[in-house]
Amino acid sequence: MSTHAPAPPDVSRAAVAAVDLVKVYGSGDTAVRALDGVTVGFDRARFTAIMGPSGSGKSTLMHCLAGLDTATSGRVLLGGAELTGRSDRTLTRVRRERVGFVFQSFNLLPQLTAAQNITLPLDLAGRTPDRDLLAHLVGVLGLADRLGHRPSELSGGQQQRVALARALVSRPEVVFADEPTGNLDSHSGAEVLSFLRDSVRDLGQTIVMVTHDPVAAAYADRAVLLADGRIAGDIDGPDRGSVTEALHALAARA
Ligand SMILES: Nc1ncnc2c1ncn2[C@@H]1O[C@H](COP(=O)(O)OP(=O)(O)OP(=O)(O)O)[C@@H](O)[C@H]1O
Repeated sequence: MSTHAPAPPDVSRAAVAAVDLVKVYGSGDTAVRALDGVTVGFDRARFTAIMGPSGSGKSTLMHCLAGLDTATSGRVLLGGAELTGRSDRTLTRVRRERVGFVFQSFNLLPQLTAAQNITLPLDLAGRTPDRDLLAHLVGVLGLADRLGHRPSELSGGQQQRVALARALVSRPEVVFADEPTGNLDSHSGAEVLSFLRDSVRDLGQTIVMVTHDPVAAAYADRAVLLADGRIAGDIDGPDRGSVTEALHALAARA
């Protein structure tokens, strides 16, 4: 049996990676170390779930990886390029042009139609949508007869499918999904997760999803487990069946 520590991830080749990432909220007695030296890489064209108990740092890690928040120390690399230390303006451009987001609460603009919501990030960036990809996404997501509707005229599942089309239509380097099924019934949730999994297979999309739900994580290729702001496990490929067990063990320790 080898006694060597596992090899560090090849973060320079990853779609997105963190190196020794630390995030401290507040200061003095009330300081919270939400991330405590996280090094992890997320491979291209794979679907990875970030799991862990409440307060373990999942959202903080995702926000730092996506340029929504800045870390206290450590590095974030997107497509091998440093995100650390970039200006707010650059981070805004990165978020608009290089990553896609899917949130628990859909985050659609209420005054825009589904079609306008889908193309909004591209419109803001002055880019023209890839018509073939747009038609593919609208078809696969079953939105063809809903494109003229506003979010208030759509079900939760339909709203999240609009958000998925919006996230993928720009061919982002990474789609970040934060509890994307948290507000959905189990049927709509399964549709969303199947779509995410299929988009990895059919479009080569890279997906990083935060979830506390082992059922959702079972759709992913890999599950990274966080506890107390540290990587507490990394379950890949054939071992995925043990995600539930590992999460329960973590929850018992927390
Ligand atoms: N803006 C903030 N100010 C102070 N502390 C924060 C802030 N955001 C998060 N924290 C703290 O950082 C730690 C990690 O929070 P985070 O939201 O990343 O965890 P999580 O695993 O995503 O939790 P949950 O599953 O409940 O959403 C927690 O202790 C939390 O209270």
